[in-house]
Amino acid sequence: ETAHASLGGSTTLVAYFTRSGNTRVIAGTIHRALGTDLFEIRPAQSYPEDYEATVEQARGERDRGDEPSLAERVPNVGSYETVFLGFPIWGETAPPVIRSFLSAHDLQGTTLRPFITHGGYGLGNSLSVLASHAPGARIEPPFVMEADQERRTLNQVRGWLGEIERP
Ligand SMILES: Cc1cc2nc3c(=O)[nH]c(=O)nc-3n(C[C@H](O)[C@H](O)[C@H](O)COP(=O)(O)O)c2cc1C
Repeated sequence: ETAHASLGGSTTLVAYFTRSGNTRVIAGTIHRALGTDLFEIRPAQSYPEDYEATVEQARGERDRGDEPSLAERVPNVGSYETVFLGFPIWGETAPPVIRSFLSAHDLQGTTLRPFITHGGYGLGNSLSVLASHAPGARIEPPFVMEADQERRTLNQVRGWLGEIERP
């Protein structure tokens, strides 16, 4: 067990990727409500702290079809009957690391329950990415939630900072 995983022998797993934390709130809620195992999907190389740099990197990875390496894999993924899979929409699709996650874990025969957050522009083609990268999984209709965009926060804070005297 690590800081990023709580794997206690449940037959249900919540696996999620997050940058700004919106998806983590949902993951934690499912984990506590249902007593599931919990796993944070992390790339081996973290994304930049800077938002715009992350958007730029993610766009390149998407366009090239990159599947960035994972920091860790789920041990014994075959022992789970149900996997709740959570992620934010990035560039109108699932983040590249979600494709890596699905490619690295055999979910044949598993029930996949997606939970997806987006900043107001909807699911894009993320569901077809799940279908193509999780062959043999039974994909249930997703839970979808609009959640705060880091971009909006950034713009508001920059506006505020522009109004105050520089220290
Ligand atoms: C790199 C990047 C790309 C994004 N692209 C989209 C997008 O195409 N459509 C959209 O509605 N929201 C987009 N967003 C907003 C996130 O999907 C939304 O804020 C989400 O709730 C963030 O989840 P998190 O806090 O778990 O990281 C993007 C955010 C980031 C960081």
